[in-house]
Amino acid sequence: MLPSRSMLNDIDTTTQWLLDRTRHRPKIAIICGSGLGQLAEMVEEADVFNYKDIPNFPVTTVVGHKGRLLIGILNGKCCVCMQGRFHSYEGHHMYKLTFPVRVFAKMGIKLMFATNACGSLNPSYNVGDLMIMRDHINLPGLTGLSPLVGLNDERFGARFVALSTAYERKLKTLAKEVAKNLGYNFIQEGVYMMQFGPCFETVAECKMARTMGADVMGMSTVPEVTVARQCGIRCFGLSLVTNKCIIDENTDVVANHEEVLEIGRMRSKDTQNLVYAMTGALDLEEYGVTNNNHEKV
Ligand SMILES: O=P(O)(O)O[C@@H]1C[C@H](O)[C@@H](CO)O1
Ligand SMILES: Nc1nc2[nH]cnc2c(=O)[nH]1
Repeated sequence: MLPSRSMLNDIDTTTQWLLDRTRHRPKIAIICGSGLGQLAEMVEEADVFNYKDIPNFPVTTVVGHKGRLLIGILNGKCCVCMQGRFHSYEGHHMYKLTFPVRVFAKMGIKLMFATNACGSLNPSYNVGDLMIMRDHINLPGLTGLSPLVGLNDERFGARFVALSTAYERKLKTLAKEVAKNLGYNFIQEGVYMMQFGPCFETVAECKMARTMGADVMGMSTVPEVTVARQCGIRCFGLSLVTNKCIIDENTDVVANHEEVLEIGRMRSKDTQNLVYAMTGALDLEEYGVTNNNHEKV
């Protein structure tokens, strides 16, 4: 289903519904990937909304994605945090699964941190590594599945969106500095390839992805970043390597979601600490936030 004019109007309805129910005025959005939802528990003074209660919001169906929106304070900065995201393989149209990002844009969000779980293709990566997303390859997008297909509402941005600057350079640098200060020796920087899912890759697909320049494979983040960039939101992507993609036809080892969640739990604290420290270190004025009030005036 392509977006209609009335679906675009839903964005205004949902934004107003949320703003009427929270005193906070967030400038940063955080999206928690599979097994990484604990990050949301760090948000203080939070107003909490179940997705099922928010008008026009989709609902999550994947284990490890709680389905709550929290609006509050993270290390001194006002944030909105999605404790659980939507995936195209759940049956959501790309437009619908990125609906929250457009709502965030209307709320005044300037920065978005998207986290995800992924499988690694790069042989030098280890399970438990955190990869700063240098860039992405949008496999569904290259084959015609983009959240920007259909009616374009110029209120959100241009018809043709440049993605060569999808991931903000300053945020990648900040992440590396913060990780160094935290003493992390499990940081990588690389390219994330999104495939539609829900199947994990075949051996041949992994080999193709590696040849194409991907370091890791995942099933999310790219649609959200695409929409965020159209709306002028600066993006940071963080991938947790939860498993190695299988590049050997002669092994019986297979990828599975339980392992993804388990590694997510294992690296939960480290991921939280990185995002928490980055948020605290951000100078929001650099991102066009002149009024850093947390609350509505
Ligand atoms: O929401 P993310 O991208 O973290 O979820 C990954 C991709 C699949 O949804 C799931 C596979 O285990 O984890
Ligand atoms: N596509 C994909 N997504 C993942 N999410 C967590 N692990 C994987 C994986 O191996 N492949």
